[in-house]
Amino acid sequence: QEIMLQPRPQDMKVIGKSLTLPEHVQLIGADNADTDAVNILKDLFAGRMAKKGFKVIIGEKGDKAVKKYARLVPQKPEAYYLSIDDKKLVLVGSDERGTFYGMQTVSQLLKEGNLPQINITDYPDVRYRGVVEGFYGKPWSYEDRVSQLKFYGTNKLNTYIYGPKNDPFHSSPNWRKPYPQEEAARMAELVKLAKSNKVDFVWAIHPGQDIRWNDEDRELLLQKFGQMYDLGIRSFAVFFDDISGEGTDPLKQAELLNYIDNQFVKVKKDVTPLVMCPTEYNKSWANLEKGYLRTLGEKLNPSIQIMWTGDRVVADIHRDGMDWINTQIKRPAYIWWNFPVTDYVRDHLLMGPVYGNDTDIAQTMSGFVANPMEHAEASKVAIYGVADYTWNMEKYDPNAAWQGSLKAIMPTNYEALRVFASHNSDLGVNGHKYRREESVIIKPVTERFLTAFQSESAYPKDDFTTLEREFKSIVVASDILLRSKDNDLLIKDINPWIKQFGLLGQTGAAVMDMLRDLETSDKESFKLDYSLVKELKEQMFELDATNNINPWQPGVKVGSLVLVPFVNNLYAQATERYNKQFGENLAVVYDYCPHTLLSNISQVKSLPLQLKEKTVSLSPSNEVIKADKDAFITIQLLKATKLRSIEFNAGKANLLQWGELQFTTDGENWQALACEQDGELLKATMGKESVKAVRFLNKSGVPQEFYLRKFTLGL
Ligand SMILES: C=CCNC1=N[C@@H]2[C@@H](O)[C@H](O)[C@@H](CO)O[C@@H]2S1
Repeated sequence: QEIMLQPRPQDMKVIGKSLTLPEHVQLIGADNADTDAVNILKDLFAGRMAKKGFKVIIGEKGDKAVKKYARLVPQKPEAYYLSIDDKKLVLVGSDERGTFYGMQTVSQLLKEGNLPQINITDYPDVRYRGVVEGFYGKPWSYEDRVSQLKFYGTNKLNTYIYGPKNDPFHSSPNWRKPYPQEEAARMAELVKLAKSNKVDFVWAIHPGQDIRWNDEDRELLLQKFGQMYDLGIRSFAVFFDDISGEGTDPLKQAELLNYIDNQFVKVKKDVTPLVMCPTEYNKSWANLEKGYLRTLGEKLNPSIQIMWTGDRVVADIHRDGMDWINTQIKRPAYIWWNFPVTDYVRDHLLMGPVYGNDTDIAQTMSGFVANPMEHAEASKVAIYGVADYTWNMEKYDPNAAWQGSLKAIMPTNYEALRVFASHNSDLGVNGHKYRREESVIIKPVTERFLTAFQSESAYPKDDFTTLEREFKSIVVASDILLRSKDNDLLIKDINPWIKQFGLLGQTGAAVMDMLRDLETSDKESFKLDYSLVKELKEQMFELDATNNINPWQPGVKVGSLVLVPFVNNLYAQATERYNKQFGENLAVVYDYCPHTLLSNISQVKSLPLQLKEKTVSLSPSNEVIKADKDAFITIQLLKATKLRSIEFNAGKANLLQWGELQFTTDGENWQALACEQDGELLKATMGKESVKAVRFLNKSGVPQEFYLRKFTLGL
């Protein structure tokens, strides 16, 4: 059968039938070849080493043992030539990584317990490939990172950038301080593990929010890099993203980076090229008149890599966008792809395929790293896809990679994970307007079924069966996953979502039963099934309200693009049908947020409103909000309501100097709200009027920058 390798090799030819593993293996060249590769080799052929036998010839170009094969290895970094026939296995790397990667391929080939006869010539399309732990929220644990680094070695990813926004020693103000002893020791262990998996551990610093452009801070930064170097770090990055104020000056940034490059990177000699993250890190924020990007492009030493998220903060990467940025910065951009990161949609999991990026742009970028979820194991689905995409871009197949990733992280309960992941891939309404496909197979069935049901025409019987089966398979998948031993870290981490998913399956199945009761005019059963659905929806609401609590997007959402709306609509319409058919009046429940967000700030206008038991909130944002003069953010209620509380937090203590909280009872006339401020939080003192809308207004007459930490109305 066809041999599937991850990532897909550039060129592979089967040259004979598979062989049984040779009894005796004779190693040739092992003492000069890459040590990590030889260690894997010795494990694979443990107990079969002998003076004479099936020859295994291994080495890097230039090693005597592989001299006669050297010309077969591509002249590219990390390339290898692998040939297996009935006499010998030959593995030649263009460098140590190449040999190591070739050995990863051998290890996959041997998984079936026999030895295929093949010729493989292979190399990566993109130079720097991997992950940037660059999200807001709970940083990954030590165990998470150990598992990640091994995963990168297996999947031929060579870069891990350490930059968790909430690590106080990475960002302001403690970027100037050394790590405490214990943390430093753990970091050093991770660096060692990265090295043995051929992964560059890039330590990033995020000084921009409070850096002073003076010698003292410059020396403190170099000192910190020196401390990290002493822990074994040999790759460094400087992030200037999501900051405001003095730190955003491109000339100062370039001077500092060139200084680090000349006084540290070039001096140490064994440090990889410096990476930086600009303040204008996507095209929608580029201010060409100010010339921020042009300044960096002109001033930064050519070897310094500049990161880029694409046309917007969260966006797929396309050829025209790459050509545009590369012209601005006078070098190939280093892509920071904001997927599967969920720090702006924390109630969702993104476990669908990696797709949407052009596949003819490998030569336009120097690197491509994915910014993952705080859920490390669940992020492996996307990371696996990125490994395949960046190694062999032209031949990348999103669905094949997606299925491969699920098998890799849960080999036994693959099918249950596939059901779960297929319905947990979209992120819901969000400020970046970035969406993903979800429930792709069943989506057309739900639409066709709902249309038929609404038009009172008989719905197709096999659609009914398809839907009923889907809901049952969801219940089964959830139960299997909860008990699975395949990947404890994963199941523990996404446990609330798996439980919620099971409830969704039960709810859907019960709604289908309601339809069957209508068909058979079984009033009593209908009322039972109706109550069951009501109860299950309350359980889902409660699980959502009591898990994954956080100040940004609290809760546990599953199947939010297709299945949840379908179940809710069908439930409501079946109840309406029942009431009409039997002259009853069971409550008809539609779930959606009846209130409206209005704003003239592009970064805000698409944010979702969060409706909870007693509050309606605007989903907070991580980045710096740029508000022109007369900018406003309004929460407009369905109908005028007496409010319990009004809270607003813009991350700025001087808020009332330029902004104002106002309310209206009629949607026309606005009046200022009396507020008290403790720290950065504004609290309005409540009057007795019924409020139709509340808005925050920039009335300073000049643009302002702030954070959107909280905007909540107590109902
Ligand atoms: C090229 C630099 C990108 N820097 C970024 N910093 C932020 C990241 O820390 C967030 O995780 C991400 C998603 O919310 O948005 C921007 S992307």
